[in-house]
Amino acid sequence: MNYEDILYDETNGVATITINRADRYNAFRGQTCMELLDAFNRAGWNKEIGVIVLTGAGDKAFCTGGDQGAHEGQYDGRGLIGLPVEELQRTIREVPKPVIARVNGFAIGGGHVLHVICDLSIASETAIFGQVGPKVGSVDPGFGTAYLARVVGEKRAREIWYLCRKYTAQQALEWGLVNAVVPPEQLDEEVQKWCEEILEKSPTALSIAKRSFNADSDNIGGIGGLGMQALSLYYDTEESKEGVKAFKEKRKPEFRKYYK
Ligand SMILES: CC(C)(COP(=O)(O)OP(=O)(O)OC[C@H]1O[C@@H](n2cnc3c(N)ncnc32)[C@H](O)[C@@H]1OP(=O)(O)O)[C@@H](O)C(=O)NCCC(=O)NCCSC(=O)c1cc(O)c2ccccc2c1O
Repeated sequence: MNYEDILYDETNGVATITINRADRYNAFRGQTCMELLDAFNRAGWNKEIGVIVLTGAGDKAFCTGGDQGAHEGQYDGRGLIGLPVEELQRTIREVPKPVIARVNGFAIGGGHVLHVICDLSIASETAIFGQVGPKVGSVDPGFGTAYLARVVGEKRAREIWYLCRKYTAQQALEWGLVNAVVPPEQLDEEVQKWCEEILEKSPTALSIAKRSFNADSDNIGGIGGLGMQALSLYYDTEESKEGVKAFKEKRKPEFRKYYK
């Protein structure tokens, strides 16, 4: 597959997948998700690769979720909601090797979910974290909500989703949402260090450990699939479309007008 929206690199056992849409704050459209799926499968099942790094191009954003310019209601690609996000999240969990999120800027919305489901997250001091779904007429009905609660606890996960605030890298570290925070100029060195430590370990033991961690939360995937059906119906409502419209028009949404 030729990549248009991502970059793919393999160096010394490390596969680096970069969302290359810096002008869109590395937001994903259908095409981006398809390419990410291809890249994760390519790296995930290649025995020469011991660890996968997911990141975003530039220094502004890791990923800001669904591209709000690519939809009004449903998105433009494959899958229930026009984005194979569900499949992508499942694939990141299923590839039998550690995936590290190199969080170099905003990790927002579906982009925040991506870092949450990665095995490890290493962030720049300048990174900003948060969910925006209820502010823009969306929600992640699977791993983005239920699994987040496993990571930071129910109260904090509910705060993150209900209030849609932004959190600093330091706050994320205190909440156990990331593994390490370093100055931006040390981010690559730190990620490399973690990769090298992982590469020294038994790949089979790591793969069993990953599957074993996953086993405890895999049921969330099933619930998420069900929720995705509801999300698909929600995207067709005026209430949801108001969120996208308001974001594009840079104004506050008026959701309650449509909640009858
Ligand atoms: C990321 C921000 C917090 C940055 O705010 P700031 O004030 O610094 O900058 P701007 O808001 O002016 O943004 C700069 C520039 O980037 C464009 N941009 C940013 N994000 C996106 C985006 N996601 N899509 C398209 N474009 C984006 C913005 O328009 C500006 O461009 P200009 O040309 O005007 O300069 C802030 O931008 C922000 O909060 N962004 C919102 C992000 C957002 O709405 N994300 C989508 C959430 S929904 C989602 O991700 C999602 C969708 C699904 O369908 C799912 C389905 C199933 C599971 C999960 C799903 C999911 O999570």
